[in-house]
Amino acid sequence: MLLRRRARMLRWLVPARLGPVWMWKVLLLFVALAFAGQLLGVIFNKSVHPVTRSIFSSPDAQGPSLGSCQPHNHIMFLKTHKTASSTVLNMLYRFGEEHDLRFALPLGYQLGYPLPFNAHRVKGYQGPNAVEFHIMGNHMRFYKPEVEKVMPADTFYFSIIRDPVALAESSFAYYKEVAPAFRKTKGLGDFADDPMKYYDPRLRNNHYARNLLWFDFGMDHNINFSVALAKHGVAMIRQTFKLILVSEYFDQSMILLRHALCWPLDAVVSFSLNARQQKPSNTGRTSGSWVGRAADIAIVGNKGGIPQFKALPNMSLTEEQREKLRRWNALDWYVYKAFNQTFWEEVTKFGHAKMEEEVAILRTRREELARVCLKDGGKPVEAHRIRDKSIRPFQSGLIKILGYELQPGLDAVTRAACLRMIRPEIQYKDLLDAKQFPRAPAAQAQPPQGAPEAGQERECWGEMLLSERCWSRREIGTEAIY
Ligand SMILES: Nc1ncnc2c1ncn2[C@@H]1O[C@H](COP(=O)(O)OS(=O)(=O)O)[C@@H](OP(=O)(O)O)[C@H]1O
Repeated sequence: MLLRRRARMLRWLVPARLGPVWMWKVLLLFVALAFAGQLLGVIFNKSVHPVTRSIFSSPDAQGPSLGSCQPHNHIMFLKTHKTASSTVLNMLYRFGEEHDLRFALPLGYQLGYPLPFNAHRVKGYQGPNAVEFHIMGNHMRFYKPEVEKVMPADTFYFSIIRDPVALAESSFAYYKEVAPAFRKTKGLGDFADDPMKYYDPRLRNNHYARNLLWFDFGMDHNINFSVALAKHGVAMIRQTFKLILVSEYFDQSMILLRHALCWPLDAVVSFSLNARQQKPSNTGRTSGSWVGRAADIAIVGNKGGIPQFKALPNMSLTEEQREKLRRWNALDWYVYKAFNQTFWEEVTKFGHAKMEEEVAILRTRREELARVCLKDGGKPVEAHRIRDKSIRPFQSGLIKILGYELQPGLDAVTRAACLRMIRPEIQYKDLLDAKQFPRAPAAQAQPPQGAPEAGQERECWGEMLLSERCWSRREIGTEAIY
């Protein structure tokens, strides 16, 4: 009786206070539709969302005005070894990919290195001027007459150098097992004390141990030093290369490069690639490394479930040993000093105040992109910690080469742009190769066939002595012995 009276009261109340029933039905229908929309959004991920504005399309991506210049798109970058050149190449890859430019890619992974460059090492090369190539930037030993067969006459040539002591440290860590002169030593200090004890100029891969810059620029790195000779080498480089960047001043280098190429700011914003995990040296310096400390030993294998250890090479150097390394690499040291001076003359021409301002903008932008793109604020991580195997960097020797992890949950446009910035060189080359030569399928964005995964690479060293990359054994047979 009481219930019936309450129900009657409710029937009277609802239409009067909360509106007619049809209105409730319409409202319910809307709620159901909205819910279904959300559900579909989750199922199909971002595809049903309207495309969100990516950070890469914000006005900050352009950077300070460049005036009325036209972007360069015929570019040759001499990728010198252990100078931050992979970070630079990544920018070229990104710019070329975004603008549909054609790369002069190697048949394998390097343009015939360490042999002097030959045009036939370029995939798709069909004779002088037969194909328009826009960008060339993989490792090569420079040889101008052959490069000119591939690249158009209005090509902008540039390269990058690094302090020979820092370069020697990086080269020693990376090529310890590859260069016979390094292999025999206990540590870099030991090598610096008496290089001639270990160095035989006739042995393959020993160029990594002496005047590596001079060698990459195509000159004889074993020739006795004289000022006249060094001056001549510098003049030769100047004749061709319109800009020589300096690794120690990477950000200032990027500003000069951006203005020389007339590129937007984002094109020269990068995350450092190919960094090595290392211990600070006993001078208290860390060779320009910002990464964490490595253990003194590395796990090199596993026998019957027992991990096998090997001591990491001793990298510490006294000031005296640093000086000895400068003398040992006297040609490189001369080149470094000469182009360091030229670099700062260029900065003066550009304007120091303007440079400071633009460097600050570049750094802010890099921090912003790191926050958006990278996990843990952009801290580089060891390869085996990177879940996505396709973006693990190649490992060399006992030291660890670090990479990055992407921030989860990025929208598709942002994710693709972030991924470009951290994709390692080898994988990026494969991707571009597959795009440029669609009928010859290459493993897209994955280590090439036969390439070791991070951690397995040491198995290769025994059999790989023709060139530096383990999987360049693919090239064995086509590449003459150096
Ligand atoms: N942005 C930036 N600024 C300064 N230094 C940088 C930068 N990016 C990479 N690096 C350092 O460059 C070293 C790797 O050089 P490469 O990429 O030329 O090496 S390689 O020849 O392609 O193997 C390697 O040096 P080491 O860590 O001393 O070995 C990198 O840490």
